[in-house]
Amino acid sequence: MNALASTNRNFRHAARLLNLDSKFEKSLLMPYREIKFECTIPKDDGSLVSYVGFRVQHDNSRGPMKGGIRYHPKVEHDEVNALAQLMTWKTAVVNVPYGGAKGGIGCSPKDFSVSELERLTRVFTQKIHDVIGVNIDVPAPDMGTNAQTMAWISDEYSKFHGYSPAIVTGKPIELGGSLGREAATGRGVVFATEALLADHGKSIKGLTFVIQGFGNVGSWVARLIHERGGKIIAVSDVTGAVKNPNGLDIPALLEHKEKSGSLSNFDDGDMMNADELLIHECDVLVPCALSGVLTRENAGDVKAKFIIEAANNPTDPEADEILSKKGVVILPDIYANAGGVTVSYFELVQNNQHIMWDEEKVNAELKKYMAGAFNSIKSMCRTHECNLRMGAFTLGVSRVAQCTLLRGWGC
Ligand SMILES: NC(=O)C1=CN([C@@H]2O[C@H](COP(=O)(O)OP(=O)(O)OC[C@H]3O[C@@H](n4cnc5c(N)ncnc54)[C@H](O)[C@@H]3O)[C@@H](O)[C@H]2O)C=CC1
Ligand SMILES: O=C(O)CCC(=O)C(=O)O
Repeated sequence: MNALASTNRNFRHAARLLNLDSKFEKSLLMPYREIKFECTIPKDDGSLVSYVGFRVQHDNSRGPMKGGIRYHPKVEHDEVNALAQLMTWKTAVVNVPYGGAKGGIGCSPKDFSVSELERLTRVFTQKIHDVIGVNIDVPAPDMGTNAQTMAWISDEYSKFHGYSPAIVTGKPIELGGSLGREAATGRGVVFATEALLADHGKSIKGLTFVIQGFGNVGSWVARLIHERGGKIIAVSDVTGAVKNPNGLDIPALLEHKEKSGSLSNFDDGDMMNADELLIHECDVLVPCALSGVLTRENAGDVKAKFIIEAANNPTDPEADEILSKKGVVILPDIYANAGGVTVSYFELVQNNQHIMWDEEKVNAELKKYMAGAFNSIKSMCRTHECNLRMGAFTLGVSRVAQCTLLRGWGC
């Protein structure tokens, strides 16, 4: 199912549980502003290439809009809209004072040199500089972008508006980034997993995990689960998938990936068919890559007992239904991966106060936010007799609805 149709469906289900008026429901769903533009740059050989860029600002009732910038060939209008909307509910679930936005360019970053990537990012920034701002919309990294991308955005934006490090989060530490932001999404996923497992009388130690995606989020999830004694028996990325029934040596796999750029030819594991990864026998499945990977075609074959949605929107609603009927417990994206935006908020707090927290404080605060949100979601589950996804959606949507009404925007 299309990402936007799937996100809208979840929102509407939550709106029904909350008994929202239908006109009000429609206005909460409608994005605040969508922009689509062309980004043209000269390649290193002098030839011109053009890509389509997007920034969708979904909602600002709870504060400036917030969300990542994605560079990926699949970036298109509906997906960016869906991701922007998910940011609105996510910031509300963890109760940070921000709204929701998302942006990106439909391109393949691995096909560019560093200087081409810099030119593309600067052109992208020129196209959005007049609609973002520290009190309007603050971008951050997502798939295919990183701290360096944020440094270029901040530098280009500063040419128009004066030195503005707080125009982005997830920037390099040297330029005002927060300690712990790079690991924050993965660390938040692990705190969320611990909260869920504790609720089921279990812990990470001794359970088997399968992880799809080994980039920023996936590699941090793997590292932290490994440190806690979880057994990671299969991992994949765009280069392939590797398994070891006795548990992969994650530090060695990280080193191998760093050196070779690929998961292939890892001595301590066997390559496997990447399509089979999601249906591999395990206790906990953690998708950390693309949207829409769990579908009605593969959901029936999933063997995991828990799914932790570290990626945004990895589960189609049809798959959600099939998995729920099988008794699989799904920890939804708008909670599970909210550690990144939570530490982005901490980064802005530090920027505003011109101070730097130590990493211990960042991680301890993150743990508090993730634990608090889990308890609030469970409370919504009890009130509305619903699963964790609807617990998170009703929590996020009700907080946004309340601020919308308080600000006098209700219809
Ligand atoms: N970076 C952040 O702070 C946050 C990221 N997320 C979400 O987490 C997910 C991953 O993001 P990042 O780790 O930042 O991106 P990344 O670009 O650092 O890594 C993406 C990973 O996915 C892999 N991948 C791509 N296509 C694949 C495929 N077909 N099969 C298996 N693996 C594939 C890549 O090889 C790479 O390992 C995305 O859904 C993103 O929206 C969510 C919240 C915050
Ligand atoms: O850190 C942020 O502002 C946003 C991170 C993000 O894009 C996400 O949570 O999906």
